[in-house]
Amino acid sequence: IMENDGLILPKDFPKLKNDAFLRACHGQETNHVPVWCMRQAGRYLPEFREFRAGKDFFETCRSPAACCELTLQPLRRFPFDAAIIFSDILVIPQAMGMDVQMVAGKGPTFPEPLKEPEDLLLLQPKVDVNKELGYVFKAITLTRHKLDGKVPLIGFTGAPWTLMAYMIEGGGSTTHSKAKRWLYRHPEASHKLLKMLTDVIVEYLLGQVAAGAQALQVFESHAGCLGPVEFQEFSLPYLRDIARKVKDQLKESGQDVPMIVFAKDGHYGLEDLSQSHYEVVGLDWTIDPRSARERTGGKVSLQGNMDPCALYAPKERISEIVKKMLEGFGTRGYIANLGHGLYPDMDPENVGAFVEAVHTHSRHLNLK
Ligand SMILES: Cc1c2[nH]c(c1CCC(=O)O)Cc1[nH]c(c(CCC(=O)O)c1C)Cc1[nH]c(c(CCC(=O)O)c1C)Cc1[nH]c(c(CCC(=O)O)c1C)C2
Repeated sequence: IMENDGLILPKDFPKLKNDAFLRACHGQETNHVPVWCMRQAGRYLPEFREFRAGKDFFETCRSPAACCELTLQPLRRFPFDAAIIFSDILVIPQAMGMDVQMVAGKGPTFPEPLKEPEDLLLLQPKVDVNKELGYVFKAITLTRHKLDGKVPLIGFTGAPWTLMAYMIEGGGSTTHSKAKRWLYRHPEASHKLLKMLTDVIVEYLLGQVAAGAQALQVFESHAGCLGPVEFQEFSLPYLRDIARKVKDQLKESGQDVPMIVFAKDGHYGLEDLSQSHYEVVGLDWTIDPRSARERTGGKVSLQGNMDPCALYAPKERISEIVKKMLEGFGTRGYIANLGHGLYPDMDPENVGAFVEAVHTHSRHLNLK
């Protein structure tokens, strides 16, 4: 590892040994279907709970060594084909000047959420991502070295609408009515905020790639509370902008980093998402694999989409569900995952059974 003044530099990374995930992103052939899980670094792992015990969540996010350790934990247990950097989507509102705290039993909380359009003036208009989010970049660089080329490292961000929703709701919500009120009552201010977020997100993703991220996932976790019309106006254009701008910049430096868009419960937008400059479209479990393939016309790779709750089933049943899923998606241009993140009460053994089922069944299907 190159060290300079205690800094670990984003160069001379170890050679990648398992490129199945990156090949699948590009629709290329692989021996087995690659698999990873959203929230694979999380509370379902006893070692995660032990490491996080007594530490503030966002303090942990600001420690590159802690993020590196938490990212690597699941890979010591399971042969996942990709790692995702431990962080959170809410580091962006923090970088824009908002206070966000992780409240035990409640989740992320903004003591002073945005209430009216004039509150936009309280946000940092120009964010220096190296200064405000440099700790994420350092975590990525360190983790890329420590991964030792085992699997690729995924960087990520929240999408503009999802971040806007948190900034106005002040935390999780079932209706998102405060944030949606802005869309109907303050459309101009909504676009202003979405544009501000897009600008920061583009710089943030480029910084992650410069630091060593080998793929990028954009989480539009709150697509489901929009309808097709609002999605077209307030989510899709910004998702497209992000991919286009990041790719244009990367092309200039000759880099090719696959991008994944995951719009949870956004099935109404599947055709559009498959034509929005992302190599991969992530799917939740409400979409049938075959119809997802038909609707995206082979234009993109697909990622997903087992119901996380299927991990409560016995191992033999998990294996059957995985087999059906693989037969539905096919083994080419496909990355197995859950339709959303793992829950804290899930049994790590069943996560292992899921990973093994993907590898075993896909190798078998590829030999047919
Ligand atoms: C493990 C974890 C994280 N965030 C939170 C936790 C649980 C709290 C803890 O450990 O103390 C709080 C944490 N952070 C957030 C929530 C959801 C709050 C809510 O809406 O109710 C919670 C409980 C916000 C958040 N944060 C994230 C999303 C998008 C994905 C999704 O849709 O779930 C969202 C919506 C992204 C995220 N968050 C995290 C990762 C790490 C990498 C991995 O997946 O292993 C990632 C990718 C890490």
